[in-house]
Amino acid sequence: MLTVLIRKSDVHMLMSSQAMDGTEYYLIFLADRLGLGTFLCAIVTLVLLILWVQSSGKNLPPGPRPWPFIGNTILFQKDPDGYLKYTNLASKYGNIYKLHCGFTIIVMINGYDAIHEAFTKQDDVFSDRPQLFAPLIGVSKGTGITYNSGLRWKTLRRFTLQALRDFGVGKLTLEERIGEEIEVIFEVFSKSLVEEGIRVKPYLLSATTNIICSVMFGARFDYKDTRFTELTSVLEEIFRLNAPIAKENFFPVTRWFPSGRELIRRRTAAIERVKAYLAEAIREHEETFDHSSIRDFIDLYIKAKRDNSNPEIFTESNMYKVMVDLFLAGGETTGTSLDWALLYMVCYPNIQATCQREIDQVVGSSRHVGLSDRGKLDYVEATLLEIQRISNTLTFSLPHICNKDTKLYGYDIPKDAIVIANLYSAHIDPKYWPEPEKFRPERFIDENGKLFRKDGFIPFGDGPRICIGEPLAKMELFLFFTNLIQRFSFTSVGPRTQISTRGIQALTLTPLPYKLMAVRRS
Ligand code: HEM
Repeated sequence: MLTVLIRKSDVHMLMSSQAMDGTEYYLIFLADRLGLGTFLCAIVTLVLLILWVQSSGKNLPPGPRPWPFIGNTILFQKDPDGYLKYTNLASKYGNIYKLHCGFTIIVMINGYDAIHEAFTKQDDVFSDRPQLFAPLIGVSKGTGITYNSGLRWKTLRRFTLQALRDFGVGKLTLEERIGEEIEVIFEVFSKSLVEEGIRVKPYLLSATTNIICSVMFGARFDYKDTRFTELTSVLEEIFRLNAPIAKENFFPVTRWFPSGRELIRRRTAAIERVKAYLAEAIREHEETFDHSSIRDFIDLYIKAKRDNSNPEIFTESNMYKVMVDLFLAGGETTGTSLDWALLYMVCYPNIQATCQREIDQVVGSSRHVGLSDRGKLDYVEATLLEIQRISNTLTFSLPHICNKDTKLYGYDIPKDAIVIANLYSAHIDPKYWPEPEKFRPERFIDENGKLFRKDGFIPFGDGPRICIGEPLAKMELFLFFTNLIQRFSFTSVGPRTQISTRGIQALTLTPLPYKLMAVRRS
């Protein structure tokens, strides 16, 4: 410890900052006359000092050199090729590398083995979520599933998993609910003028969001219903403003900048609109609740609340947040995955034809494909897995946080470092996927022609934070995909060579907007 005695009248300003290990550093500005240059030098010195103390005596992962104060923030700017940029850094620094964002260390984990080591083998250390500023604007901290940790997260996660498994419970089974949406898409295709082509993504997004509505409210909406269009547009706004690596998360001062204030204003307003919307549905359910006839997710939650087994967890604010979590995580991801699936069929007509042949042989054309056909359509299922592997709707996991100092592959990972898995890197890992850039469903077929599940395949994440919607998403992908290609063949509007399978990085990785022709099969 260094002690310096200074006259109080000489102190002009006192700045303090806290490093990740909790140590507080004080910077004392001694005189008015020192000027801006000295002020900036002092800030740079403080930052370098903190970075030096953070890394001294530790074997932190390597990474690009951080700039004073801003660290590697420049790398985090919006970039449609962002996932390639982060993957290229792994070629340079290795599968585990670090970036700095202000005083926060972000550890990027690449390749299946390293991701599995952290998220599954060391799950007790790497399964919590950071309390980031932007994704929590307008909601209470420590609510819901996605940005929650500890007992509340575990209880709500278990409850929701069970609830998703239970549907079933209401008037219609989940399969029937999905069937209703497929019928709507059939109608859209049937009415569209084949030669002009159709952009399917908006319909797919409406369909997948509507399925969440069915699970939540026990009711679906017409796609043009203004209550539904209002809900989807406000959810889209919240989804866009979630921003796990927004500067406002790491540089509190930027929350006062016009852009920060605008983020807060828009996100708060959007959350308020969703809450008002959900409040109406919850009120109606409370009034008509019948213990012996559980209709949907809201009813199940009301039941858990009234049973009073866990009053501090089954609260109103958790109810809103879990519902928002499911809407945000479940609509866009599944809709985008389906958009990728149809795009790949347009680009690979031979594979589409092989899938159709299998469906024709196993199911025929006189009835729809159902869940009971799963397990009999190996090539179709392999195609769906390969679409997920190669398209990577979610290129990264959500942010995790390291809850104590630990070691990963010999590197020191400090407590409170944010940890993100590069899922895309796992799916191009040549150890698991020879010629990973090639679209080849046969990878998932064994020598007996049977489907087999391979290690290294983690589109839904890995470990205790694995997506809770995985079974629902897989059911939707299977039913939509099989029923659509059973009825229609999908081709490009112009020359096929002009269609690209390159993804654009936003929160999900999405195809460039494209139109397809849906030709009815006889
Ligand atoms: C093809 C569609 C989907 C994909 C690719 C996908 C993928 C993922 C991934 C990669 C994560 C993050 C895992 C991590 O942070 O380590 C996640 C989390 C999550 N997903 Fe999904 N998901 C999909 C559909 C769904 C659906 C349909 C729902 C709900 C109905 C859902 C609900 C959630 C929730 C609540 C979380 C947070 C889990 C937690 O923090 O414990 N997802 N998903």
